[in-house]
Amino acid sequence: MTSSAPHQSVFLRELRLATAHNLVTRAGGGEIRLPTDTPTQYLQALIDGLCALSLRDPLTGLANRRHFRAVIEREIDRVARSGDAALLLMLDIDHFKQINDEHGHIAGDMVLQSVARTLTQGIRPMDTLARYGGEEFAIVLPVCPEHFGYLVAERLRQAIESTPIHISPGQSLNVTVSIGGVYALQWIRSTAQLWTERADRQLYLAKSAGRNCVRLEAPPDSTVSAEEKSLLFSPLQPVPFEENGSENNTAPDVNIDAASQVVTPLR
Ligand SMILES: Nc1nc2c(ncn2[C@@H]2O[C@H](COP(=O)(O)OP(=O)(O)OP(=O)(O)O)[C@@H](O)[C@H]2O)c(=O)[nH]1
Repeated sequence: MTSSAPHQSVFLRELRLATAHNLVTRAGGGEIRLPTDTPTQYLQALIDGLCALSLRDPLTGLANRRHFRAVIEREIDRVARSGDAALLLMLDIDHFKQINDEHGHIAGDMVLQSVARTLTQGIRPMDTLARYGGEEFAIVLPVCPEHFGYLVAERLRQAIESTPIHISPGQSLNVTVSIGGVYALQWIRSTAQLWTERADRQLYLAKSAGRNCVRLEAPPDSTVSAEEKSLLFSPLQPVPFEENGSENNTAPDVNIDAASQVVTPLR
């Protein structure tokens, strides 16, 4: 979202510890108490609170984009080592601009909060849900067997579609989402950018197909034999040179289906 808020300067000399204290203690809507037994204990709790806040989207309380990025980078690393199936879903509320235009920005914010709640209820504690952009959400689902991917995405789509959102006394709305998803490439160390770009492509296809639907890329064919896996995980050996100077390259051929993926042997 492009913000139209006027530029505000921060006057460092006017910032007080009380500003940080109020931010942390009122973050969840209620009042959180910080320990005041010793100054060190108080400051540590305050810093912990600020760190936690820096990872969250203030409107929905979900992980923010920066935190999500770190989560998927860790997940890519894990998948490259374990070969587990991990799914990335990108979800976008359909015709959200129309909701803002017809019912106002505050109602739009209530829709975002309600969608966040519904999605939170539909995933496992081990999954990470983030507000990825204005009206876009993202979920990473570690250890999600391939036959579950579509079921999970479809269940989330239906949950959103069937949950009425109360925006004022006596007035509620129903919204829909389009969902795109892709599995991480197993045994291959890819990048967060490539993974999200592939998911975004599927989301675009879901929007183009008429919205309120799920598009999942077929799981990538990154079959690696047992022998190749052992080579991927063994320490790198120096490549011997033959008498005639040519390299005796014994590296395995790894079958990679997706374009422009980089295969790096894992130490
Ligand atoms: N209320 C509210 N609106 C937001 C926020 N962030 C982004 N938006 C609005 O989200 C809308 C996104 O509109 P578009 O990108 O045109 O998408 P859309 O109308 O959902 O259309 P499709 O995605 O094609 O179905 C814009 O009107 C933004 O102003 C927010 O935090 N609160």
